[in-house]
Amino acid sequence: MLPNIDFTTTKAYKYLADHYIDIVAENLKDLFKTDNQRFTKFSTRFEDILIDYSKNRITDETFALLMQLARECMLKDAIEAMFSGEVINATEHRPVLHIALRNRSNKPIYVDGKDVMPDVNRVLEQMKTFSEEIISGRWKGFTGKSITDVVNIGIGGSDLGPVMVTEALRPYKNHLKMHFVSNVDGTHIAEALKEVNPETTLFLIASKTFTTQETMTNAQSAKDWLLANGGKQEDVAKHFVALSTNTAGVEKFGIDTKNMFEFWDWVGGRYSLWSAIGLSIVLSLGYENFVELLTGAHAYDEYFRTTEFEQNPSVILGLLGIWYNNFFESETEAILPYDQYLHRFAAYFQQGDMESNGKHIDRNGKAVDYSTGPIIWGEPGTNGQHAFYQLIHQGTKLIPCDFIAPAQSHNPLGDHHMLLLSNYFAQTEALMNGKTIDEVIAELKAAGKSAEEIEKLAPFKEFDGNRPTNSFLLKKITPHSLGSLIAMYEHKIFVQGIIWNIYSFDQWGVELGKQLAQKIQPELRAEGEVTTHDSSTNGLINQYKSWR
Ligand SMILES: O=P(O)(O)OC[C@H]1O[C@](O)(CO)[C@@H](O)[C@@H]1O
Repeated sequence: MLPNIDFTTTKAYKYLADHYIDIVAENLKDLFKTDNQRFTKFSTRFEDILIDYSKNRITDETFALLMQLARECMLKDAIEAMFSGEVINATEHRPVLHIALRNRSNKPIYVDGKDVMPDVNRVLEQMKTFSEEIISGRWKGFTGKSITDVVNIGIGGSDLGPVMVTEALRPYKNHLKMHFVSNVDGTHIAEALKEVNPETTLFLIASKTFTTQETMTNAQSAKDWLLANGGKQEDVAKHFVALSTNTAGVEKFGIDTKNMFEFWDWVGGRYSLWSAIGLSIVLSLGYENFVELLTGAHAYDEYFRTTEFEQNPSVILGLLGIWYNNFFESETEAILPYDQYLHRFAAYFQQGDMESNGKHIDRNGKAVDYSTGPIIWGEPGTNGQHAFYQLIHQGTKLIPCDFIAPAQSHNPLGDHHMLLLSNYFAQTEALMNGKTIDEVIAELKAAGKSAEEIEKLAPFKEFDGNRPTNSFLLKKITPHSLGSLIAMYEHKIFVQGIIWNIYSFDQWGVELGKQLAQKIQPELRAEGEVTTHDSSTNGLINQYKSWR
């Protein structure tokens, strides 16, 4: 059982609310001036990942109160409940065990009295054998040629994780060309099919439920394409495999279940890259690298489970997020990787975070009267700098930002990495320090501007600063360190869900739109005017029908 505590009724919350009034008047810059131990105190490490959270609007007192909040909300018990396989996804009656998928210790983890590890290891072995067949070229398509291209068809968690990881770890990839199709927009599959040859293409149909409309529609189109381009029904087995929990659904679609890679309902979609859904990762990077990814995540899981809150990155990051979300009333958080290979990292955690904690009903089934999950967004630096950083630096909103960078580049080309990292360091410094009006005036004077020009221009060039950031500095992005980093963020989301007293592992909010789309489909198929909706929806549908 998860604890069930309204965090706004805790002592720590009340102290934090009072303390906020003092802190809001404090300037980060001054906090650094008065404490030369600030970096040492407010930074932590996990293996080769340094997490510097000293540029946050906190003092020793804030930190202590946030830790007290976690204790009053019984976070430790909640962590144990997850790791020991309790049914913490109560609305779907499921345990939450993505940690079992990467449990390299192999210590038993029980669901309904049965150790899940033998099944986890069996599927990993199946993925290993299969990937070796494909990568080595021994697996042949319907004309006897080896596979050159892999198309993963999936959406949400069955797409975002595999895309993010295969992109992040491109330096480790082999000769196989990867394609990812998610959108039900026919353009997505049509464009992918233009790039591949039916004789040498393997389709992975990735769907936990094997009922998702987008995925099933794309999978059917891919199968039709194979059959229309020389393949026969009996060739489907050579070109289609399924990654799913739904054996009956896989059979019904026409994929032989010996070509099915199984996982289980205790794996949430947005936490599934560690499962059979990660087959595209295995095919792209090889099994050993996938195991390294799992190993990095597992090492972090153990650390998260056993480390005191004060040194625990996910606990600290989660609580800092709560500090901004619930006291400073920040609505968003930006994830800004200074690594081109991490260009889908923010998109991945958009689902990870917003599908997990975008809830307003608490664990008692009652509407909350406090703010929960933030809006997550971001793009790689330095592209973001030339797009939206203006608002982060000088806008009216407080946007806590995570800056992520590797010290070593996979492409040490001339000065590129040094230039990239100079920006990474400069941005958090600039966001913290800002630029005072006096500094602006001095600069303008030095540039020879007239007094009149200075008076006019100065306010626009002032930066308030005092804008909070976390810096993640990794030695290098490797399968191991990436695994740890992903796990760190996953557990941060978990910590926040516990404090907000919501269920982080269901996703009922995506259902309503799906249901209505199903209702609209026959109306779009039929001829004639639609009158069953509000005037806006009717108007839009009828315009569409007259234009199509
Ligand atoms: O893997 P499936 O079952 O096709 O689901 C895909 C995605 O759809 C959702 O259920 C809802 O968007 C996600 O949680 C999930 O990742």
